[in-house]
Amino acid sequence: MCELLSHDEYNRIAAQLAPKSMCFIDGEFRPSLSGKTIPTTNPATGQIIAQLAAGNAADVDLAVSAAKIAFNDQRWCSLHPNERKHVLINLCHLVETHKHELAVLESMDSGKPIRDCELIDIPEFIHVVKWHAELIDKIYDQSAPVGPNAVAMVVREPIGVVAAVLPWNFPLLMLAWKIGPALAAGCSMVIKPAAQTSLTALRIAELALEAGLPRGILNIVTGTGVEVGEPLGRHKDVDMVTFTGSTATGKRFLSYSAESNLKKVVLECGGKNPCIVLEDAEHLDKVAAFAVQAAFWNMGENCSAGSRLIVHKSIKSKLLERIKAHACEWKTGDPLNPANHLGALIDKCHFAKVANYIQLGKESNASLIFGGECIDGAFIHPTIFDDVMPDDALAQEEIFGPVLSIITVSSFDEAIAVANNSDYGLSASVFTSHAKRAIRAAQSIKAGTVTVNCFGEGDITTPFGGYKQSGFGGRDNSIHAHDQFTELKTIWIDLSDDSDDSLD
Ligand SMILES: NC(=O)C1=CN([C@@H]2O[C@H](COP(=O)(O)OP(=O)(O)OC[C@H]3O[C@@H](n4cnc5c(N)ncnc54)[C@H](O)[C@@H]3O)[C@@H](O)[C@H]2O)C=CC1
Ligand code: BAL
Repeated sequence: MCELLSHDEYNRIAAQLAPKSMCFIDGEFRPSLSGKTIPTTNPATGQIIAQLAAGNAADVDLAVSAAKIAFNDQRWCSLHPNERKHVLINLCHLVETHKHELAVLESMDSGKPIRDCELIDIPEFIHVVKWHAELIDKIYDQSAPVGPNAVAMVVREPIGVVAAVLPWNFPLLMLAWKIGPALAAGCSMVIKPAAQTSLTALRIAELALEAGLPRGILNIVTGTGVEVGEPLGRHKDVDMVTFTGSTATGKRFLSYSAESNLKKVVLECGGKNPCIVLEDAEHLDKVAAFAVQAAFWNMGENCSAGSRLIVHKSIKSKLLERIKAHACEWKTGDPLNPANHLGALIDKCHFAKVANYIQLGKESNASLIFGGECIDGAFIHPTIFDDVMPDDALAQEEIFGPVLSIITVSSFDEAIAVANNSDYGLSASVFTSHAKRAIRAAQSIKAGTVTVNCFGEGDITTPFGGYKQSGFGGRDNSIHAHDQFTELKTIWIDLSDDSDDSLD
């Protein structure tokens, strides 16, 4: 378990950072071909941290070409599985060695609280990449039951050049969710980090080269969605896109694919996730702690945030008192202060979006019962609205901020109906002391993950992804993630007596 340093020590590390900010292509940092840059700022202070290379279609061409050459000459996928495993494990050791530097960089670039970067994002990055690395020499292919006159092998082959288009809310962790299984499968990659949060991905690419990853296997093109994301989505030499971000942008990748080379597209998109508390829920204080974590962790900038609390009327007031007590403990402020649980929202534009929802709630029939303060264009305190109606914007739209909407229900069936009244279906939680109701609820809720008497996303062993408009085409995490990045091939060998005996 990582120990937190002091606020002063984090400030000292921050002052010494000199982040790399150019594209990383074919093992080298390079300015964008146009020479243009875009600033990346610290959302907590507004200060510019670095000038990022503003990549465009020409840089994408260069990176995809490097990735394609590296894939075709098999410099990575043909290495012995044990060797590939060791390279990825070396990377994990290097991340461990540089964990404080990476945590500070992540916090400054994204506004995330340093305590989460140190205690969650970095250890999880290591855990995820290590898990997939360990899989490399433990996964077997299959043979089909085709009888004595043939052998039919069903083998996985790496899909080829993978473009990973990443969000800004978990820059390191989403990078791990994509590079862990894709590199384990033997693919080469072009990563497009979110323009707001590219710095840790660039540092990881540098560390990966040091760890022994051959050049050209992991390339990074920085820049905007339109200038870099779209050319990647439309590129004829990209075999697959794996995307995490908004549903609206996810849909664009389906069009890009249809209009180019029918590349495989896997989307992990938005959510408006219900947290149901039935009247028989026990240990309400624990339930409240989970509800607060679900709604406010990572400033609510989380696709699986439990942003709709659907609570039975008979226990609502008791539960809300406890929720408010827990929410008081979630301090908001300087992300580099390890005492704070909420840092800054990602940027001024997103801050304005969340602040608008809070204003909308204040002007609606809902009741603001906690928080509501929006400070300095950066910080928003945990905010709770009671008396929200299931069809209100607060209950339907992904706010992606620390805003919890309470919806009151009178029965189990009503709770399930409200939970399913959404275009999204990423995750859900149910709190009840009855096993039968827990299972019925888990079966009835249309979501990729349902947790019972807790909040979470499962772990690396369980698939993560959404139903409805929360996802498409595959799952992150678990062995299913590995499958995303492979093609299945059938190799059929005739063994019948009258067959050509050239195999003898
Ligand atoms: N599911 C999730 O984890 C996330 C959901 N969101 C949601 O999306 C909302 C908007 O945030 P954005 O940063 O605008 O998300 P976004 O979905 O637009 O951005 C995600 C990635 O897609 C890229 N991108 C953007 N436009 C593109 C385009 N036209 N073609 C190709 N690539 C493109 C971005 O540069 C970024 O790397 C948030 O308020 C939140 O509701 C945002 C980030 C993560
Ligand atoms: N919570 C992991 C996925 C995401 O929020 O983007």
